[in-house]
Amino acid sequence: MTYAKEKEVAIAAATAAAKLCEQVRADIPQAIEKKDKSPVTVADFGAQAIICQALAAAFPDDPVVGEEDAKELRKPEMAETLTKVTHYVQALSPDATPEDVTRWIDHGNGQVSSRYWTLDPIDGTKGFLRQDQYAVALALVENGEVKVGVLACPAMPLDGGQTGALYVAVRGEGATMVPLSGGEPQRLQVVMADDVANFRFVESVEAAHGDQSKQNAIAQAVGITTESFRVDSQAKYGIVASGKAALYLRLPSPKYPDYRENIWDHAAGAIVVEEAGGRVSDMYGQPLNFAEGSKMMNNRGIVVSNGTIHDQVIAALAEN
Ligand SMILES: Nc1ncnc2c1ncn2[C@@H]1O[C@H](COP(=O)(O)O)[C@@H](OP(=O)(O)O)[C@H]1O
Ligand SMILES: [Mg+2]
Ligand SMILES: [Mg+2]
Ligand SMILES: [Mg+2]
Repeated sequence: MTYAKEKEVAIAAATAAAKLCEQVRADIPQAIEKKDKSPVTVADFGAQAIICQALAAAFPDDPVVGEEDAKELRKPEMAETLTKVTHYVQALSPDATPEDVTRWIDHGNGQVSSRYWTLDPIDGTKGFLRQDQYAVALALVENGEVKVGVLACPAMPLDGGQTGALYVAVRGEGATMVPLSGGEPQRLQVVMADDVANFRFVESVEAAHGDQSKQNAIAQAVGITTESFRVDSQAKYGIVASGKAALYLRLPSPKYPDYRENIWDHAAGAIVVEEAGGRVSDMYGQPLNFAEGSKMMNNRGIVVSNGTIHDQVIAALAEN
């Protein structure tokens, strides 16, 4: 098996980070506003610290391109917040000091290179704050191709009543889902065209993260007549990979026409769907570019599908 160590380390780190997030969530998290006005919580910082610590120990030469950094957290007025983050990190890593925590977080300030990890410690922070879906997303990229992806979705309801899913994919080896609480990995397969009940589409809960009216029009144009299923975070990729939806559309919001997608918002999810038999591209059918930088400057919009309807979706987008 290729990437066996990468897979093992990524699973252990994402699972530990998911535990930290669930601990914070149980304590009613508060949002801190970032410079771009988006929210961040002690769980985003704590999860990035835990995962970067694990990656730095196992793969010291690999850069990590993570969403968060510790610049604000190091400011004296943030001391109380840093103490809280350290407290949650210590539940998993008892000897951690505040200095360790900020250093581990800043290990995630790496650059895209020929081999790097990309990390979203909490994708869907707004969902996390609403007690809805969120994901811990970690991926290994080599020469612009995602090779390993791990998505922990602690709030995902599973068939059988449990909660919490871990989606794992290695390039060429398929995708699996294992309950976060443990169990047998189940192989993932995207939905077939005759599975009418699951032939739905997913989109963001946050209207500002897409173009819901156009997303609905395109879904209708390819024959999806049921209402959209709104879910936060890369949990949407897990849902498509599990065959519980045929399509995930994320079209540029008319409010933010210059927005470019971040690599950490898509890398882990994309390999999970592709290895489950699906397809991922931008709205023009172009592959997502994970080789240039943290923002995908040459891609616009995201189309994720079960594969069979992909060309039809791209054609509908070209016409609308
Ligand atoms: N105008 C915009 N268009 C698309 N995505 C946006 C956006 N503004 C923020 N985002 C991204 O949307 C992600 C959440 O996705 P979703 O809407 O699918 O839950 C955020 O990740 P974080 O929550 O990690 O910050 C953020 O990176
Ligand atoms: Mg964010
Ligand atoms: Mg994100
Ligand atoms: Mg995030």
